[in-house]
Amino acid sequence: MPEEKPVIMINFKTYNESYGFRAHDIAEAAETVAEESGIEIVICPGFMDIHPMSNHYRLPVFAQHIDGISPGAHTGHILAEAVRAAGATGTLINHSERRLTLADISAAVDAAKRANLKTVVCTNNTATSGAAAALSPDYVAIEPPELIGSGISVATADPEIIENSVNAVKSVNKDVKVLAGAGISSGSCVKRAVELGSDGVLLASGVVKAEDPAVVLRDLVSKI
Ligand SMILES: O=C[C@H](O)COP(=O)(O)O
Repeated sequence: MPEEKPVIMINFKTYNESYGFRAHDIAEAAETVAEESGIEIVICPGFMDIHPMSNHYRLPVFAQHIDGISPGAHTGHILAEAVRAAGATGTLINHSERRLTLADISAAVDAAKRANLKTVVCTNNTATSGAAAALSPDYVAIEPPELIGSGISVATADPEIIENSVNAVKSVNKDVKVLAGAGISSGSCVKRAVELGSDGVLLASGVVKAEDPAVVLRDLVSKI
């Protein structure tokens, strides 16, 4: 087990079950389970829900993306400072469903740091995990794209990618934490991911599409 308790990050993505009133249901369940368990649960709602989520819940709220821009004339872009002002304290960058070039990832990490946002750079393989670590984000989140949303856990289907990414990241910068994601849906998946060296998990469908998110969240923290 890592020195600090593992973190659980819930990416709401753009599922029909993830915005408006349903976003409140998920956040309320996450807040209850975080307070019961003492485990940090981070929520990553859609942009429109960052402000209400931040106002209503005592949970860290991260954006799903920011652009590597400075304040100014950039129509249609997501500004790190605006995300911070809406109440977010961190952001995902380079999710497999929102891929960026290395130059864009670097600019987004810089923009996030400038705005005092924590950074989670998502990666799709061990080599990109090492490259991402060189940018010194707070977290690298390794997620094999073929397992995302599959219900098949990376922790059991591809444990090597977690171990190899942890080694790649730590050999570049030992202060960067590693999250594992794709198909995570149970406490056993979380336990296994942590045994493989990760500092927590990033998941979406297992919670967002659950009939009762609280049931899944309680299971997720049950073996930590
Ligand atoms: O950001 C979350 C990941 O893409 C994992 O998604 P999933 O838990 O639905 O497999």
